[in-house]
Amino acid sequence: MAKGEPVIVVRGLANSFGEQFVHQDLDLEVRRGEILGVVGGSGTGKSVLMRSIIGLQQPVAGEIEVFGEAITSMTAKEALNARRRSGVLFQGGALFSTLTVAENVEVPLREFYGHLGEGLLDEIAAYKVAMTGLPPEAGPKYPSELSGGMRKRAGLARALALDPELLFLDEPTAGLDPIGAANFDGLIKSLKETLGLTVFLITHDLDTLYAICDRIAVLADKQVVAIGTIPELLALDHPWIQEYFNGPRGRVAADAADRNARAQVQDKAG
Ligand SMILES: Nc1ncnc2c1ncn2[C@@H]1O[C@H](COP(=O)(O)OP(=O)(O)OP(=O)(O)O)[C@@H](O)[C@H]1O
Repeated sequence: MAKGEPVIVVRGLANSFGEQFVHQDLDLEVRRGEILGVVGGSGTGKSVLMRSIIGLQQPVAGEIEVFGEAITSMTAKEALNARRRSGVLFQGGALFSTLTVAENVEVPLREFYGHLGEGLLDEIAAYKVAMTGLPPEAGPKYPSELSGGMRKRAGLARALALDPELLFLDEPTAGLDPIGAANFDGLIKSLKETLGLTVFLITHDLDTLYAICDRIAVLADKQVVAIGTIPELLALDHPWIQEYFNGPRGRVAADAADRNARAQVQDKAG
């Protein structure tokens, strides 16, 4: 698959819980090699959308293709293969509290590559831990012994365990201080570039959108009401989009992004 081709295609998706429809006739395409930011007010169905795409939520209507295969009609073998090609960082990290960081990273490794033997599994886990910027001492620690930012990195190490092509992140910077959040953004961007990842990133963090997202999908009224770059979204007169990007926080984030871009140009020139 070439860069820019769709890796995820969602058509006519509907999800409901009893009488309550969260999505209706929702369409979305995620292109290979992009970081797609997914935004929307609380309860607009961002996490449910992610869960549908990774096969944890059974839609009531619509089609979802991942890597060109319809997920609803996949054989068990195809579903396993698709799962191997995707990594997920759930809100809060969702680490197993009774396992160390290294053991958490080894959970998916054991499932798919259990035959590799203890020594090699430990080495791969240590490599994944290092990849996310954690010190080696973090490997034998339990999640409760880590800071919130370190737990996110540990969750990311587990999401990267199987060398995925597609990474799902649900509010990765929530609860981090601004410096920790900016560092995490930088980590995601550099991993995306080094590993050639496609990233589906749910966030409320405007700084993240400006700093690392190639395009942004906006969820409202049970659908993706707009998708595009920030300038493309700003040109639309959708009230939520205008309020979100042009409200006080949106403006602060835009100014900060502007200052960063100017500083980078000066750094390069100097
Ligand atoms: N398992 C479930 N059972 C019943 N309702 C659910 C379930 N999961 C989600 N919902 C409902 O679906 C809607 C969308 O939830 P979702 O978690 O996807 O929102 P979100 O956009 O990710 O919100 P937030 O930004 O607050 O995390 C909400 O009204 C929620 O209550």
